[in-house]
Amino acid sequence: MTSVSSASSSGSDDENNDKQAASTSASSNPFADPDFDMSKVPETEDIRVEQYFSKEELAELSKIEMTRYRNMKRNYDVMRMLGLPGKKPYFMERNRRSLVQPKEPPTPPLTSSESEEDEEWTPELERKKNQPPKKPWFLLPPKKPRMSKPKPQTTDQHQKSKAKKKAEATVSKAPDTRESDDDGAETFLGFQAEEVAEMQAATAASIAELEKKMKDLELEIQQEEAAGPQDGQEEGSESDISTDLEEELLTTTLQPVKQQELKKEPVEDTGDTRKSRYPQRNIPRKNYKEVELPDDDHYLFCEDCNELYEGDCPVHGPLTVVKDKEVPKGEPNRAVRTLPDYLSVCPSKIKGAGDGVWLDGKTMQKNLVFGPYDGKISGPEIGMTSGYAWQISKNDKVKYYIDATDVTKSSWMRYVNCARNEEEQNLVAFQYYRNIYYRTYKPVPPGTELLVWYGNEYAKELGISEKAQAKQEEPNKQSIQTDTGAAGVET
Ligand SMILES: C[S@@+](CC[C@H](N)C(=O)[O-])C[C@H]1O[C@@H](n2cnc3c(N)ncnc32)[C@H](O)[C@@H]1O
Repeated sequence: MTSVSSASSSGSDDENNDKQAASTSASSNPFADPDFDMSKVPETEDIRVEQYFSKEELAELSKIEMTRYRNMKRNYDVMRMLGLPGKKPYFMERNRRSLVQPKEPPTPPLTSSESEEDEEWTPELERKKNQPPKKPWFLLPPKKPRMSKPKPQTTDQHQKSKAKKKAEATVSKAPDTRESDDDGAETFLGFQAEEVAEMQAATAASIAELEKKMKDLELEIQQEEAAGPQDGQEEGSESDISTDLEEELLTTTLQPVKQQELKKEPVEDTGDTRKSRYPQRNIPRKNYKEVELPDDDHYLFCEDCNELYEGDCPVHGPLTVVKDKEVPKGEPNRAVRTLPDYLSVCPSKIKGAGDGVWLDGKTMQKNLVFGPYDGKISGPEIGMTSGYAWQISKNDKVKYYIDATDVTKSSWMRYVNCARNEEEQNLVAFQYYRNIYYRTYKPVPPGTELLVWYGNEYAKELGISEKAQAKQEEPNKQSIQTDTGAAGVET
């Protein structure tokens, strides 16, 4: 404001020109009026602001704050007198919020991740959900992990197993550790963006660590294989793999992080995706040392790119891993107690299938990863007959099985049943660094049973129709054409 007065009192040629120009436009711009009378503006201490505050607010205001508010009002009044647009100070707004903190803390605002989660419910998404899938069954892998089919049971065994499952199912409903909002609405997992970023970094770090560990373990397995079966050991039997190694394999996993509804910001595409994109076999090379082919199961499928990548997708970033509840091995009913939030074990919707895993709470987004499938490393005798074992393969050969028969040593994933058709399947299984993971490949609404594809052989065993199987196989063929030679990644 002082600049207005000083401009009016100056006498240089330039200033006089300015003054003239200001005079001609004074009607449209009073700020340029050199005759504006500052004496009309009251001094700060004469400005009244009390009327804008409640009694409670006035009681809390310090002298300095009052002066600040007076100054703000004074500046605003002057701007108005000059006919200039000025933003009304917030405290002068009629329907503003109280500046005094209420005694009861207000309901915390939704975190960004929860807001994103709410997106699941928009009509737009609902509409999208009801549209036929754009890429039906592309999820099936070129080579896929297989759940080993169960051996036929005697009536006695069947009854025993039924009773056992019933007992386990009862326990599953016991502890409920879910989070709940103040208003009673359940949140899936409310993480802030920074936390999510941290968790992603942790996942990336553990993948690197995992890669290294798996290389060592591979070497060890190769050495064992080269040495042949030891005294008293049958090739392919459970004792085939040393206890130490077994322990290590079971603990060598992606370090899962508990997170959800991660909005993946696309990173800048440097056009360098071929570095990690499959298959690298197409890259011309002069000799075999130039390109070292990584292991079969070091690839992850990115649904958004519809591509396999060695490790994380360079465009869409790491997959989101949902952590199991931590329960020590050997604890009774460990399997059901490892259920992550919002999942429970209840009778399956599939007649005669026993129990299954259900989602309650809120919609789960696609691309959430569960696992690894926990269990005992077994040879074919157990692996091929238990009904709870996934095959772990390398270069097309079954190396061993992860058997989840024992509920004290396995995780909740043992309860996931086999889908009977495309519509009801919501998980795909994939092998990654000798472990089996399940991934949601479409949003899963609450009140849905989680269902995965076990593989054709097992499905046949379960009486799943040829037609459903054929449907499942179609994209597999496509995959084979596009990803020649890829192995063991998605199912
Ligand atoms: C890995 S277990 C799944 C959990 C099992 N439902 C339970 O209660 O323990 C595999 C077994 O579940 C049953 N099952 C899974 N999917 C099925 C399906 N689509 N139809 C019939 N039975 C199924 C079969 O008995 C199969 O051997």
